[in-house]
Amino acid sequence: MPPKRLSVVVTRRLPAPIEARMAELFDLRVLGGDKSPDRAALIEALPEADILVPTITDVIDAPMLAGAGDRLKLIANYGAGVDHIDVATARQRGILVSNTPGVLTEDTADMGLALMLAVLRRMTEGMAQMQQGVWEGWAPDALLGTRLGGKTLGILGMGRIGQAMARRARAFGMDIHYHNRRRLHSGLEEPLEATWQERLDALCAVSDVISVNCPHTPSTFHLLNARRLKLLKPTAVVVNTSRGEVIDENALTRMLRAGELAGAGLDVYERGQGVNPRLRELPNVVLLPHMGSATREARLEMGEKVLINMQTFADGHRPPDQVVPSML
Ligand SMILES: O=CC(=O)O
Repeated sequence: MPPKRLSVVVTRRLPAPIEARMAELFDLRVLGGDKSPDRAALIEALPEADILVPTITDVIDAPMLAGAGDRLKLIANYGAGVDHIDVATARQRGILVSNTPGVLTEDTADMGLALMLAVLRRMTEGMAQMQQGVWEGWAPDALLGTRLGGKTLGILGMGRIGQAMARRARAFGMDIHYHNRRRLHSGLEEPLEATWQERLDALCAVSDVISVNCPHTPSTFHLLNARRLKLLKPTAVVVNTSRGEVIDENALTRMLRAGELAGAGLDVYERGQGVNPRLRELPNVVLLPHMGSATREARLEMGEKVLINMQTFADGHRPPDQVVPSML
């Protein structure tokens, strides 16, 4: 008898070639369509799953894991961030968690740079003039923005994406400062000519642009709180392609509205809050719908990573991209 195939629940549609390969390798059930399934549907399906493949829009918390019973052994997340999964509870219950790091690094950094350029060079304001047909022609003082070259980019979280952001910003002539729990070793720091700021407060004080590139964990929640946002220069711009929760979004909104910061480029928002309508009204704020990793290439490669994690696990080994609570 061939060995029994593992049963896999995928929460929502993934790229077609990825789903097709999963269906060849496993007993596959795709729960939702273009959206995450409701919580009740996921709770009902979980006891039948050996492997769950959620995306970052599914909340896999302790009560959900408790309801899963004993069968579930791997949560192979389609996405790099795992702040929607209670990784510590999963570990206590003997459930492995894996993610998809690396393959979305460059694309997310591209988007960080795009946001920085868009805000500093007032691109969306220019675009609005063209779309509304109100452009009155070139003028010496029209839509003056800020030059990137010579400015200081402060990177909060110098992991893969932070470093990719730093490489790009160097090419634009920016100085790189960063705050990380640990200083990069010199082989990484020197080519970027990056300056480590041991204290986040100091990073805030020197940055012309501050870019959030750390994951959201209990210890990074609201790292950029009202007090730290006030340490930024009034001419500073905030960019976030990581998770909304790292910034106190209400405090950021208040300061932007009061003109205490020059602008913001945001791809992510605090979960559950939706996009603050008061942010939408501001011309110096560029808002994107969480699309940092949204390239066809990255989304396929994320699926390939999920497949590798699942198959390695099915073969009796640890998934290569296992996430453990101490990493967070
Ligand atoms: O934000 C995107 C991801 O975590 O994959």
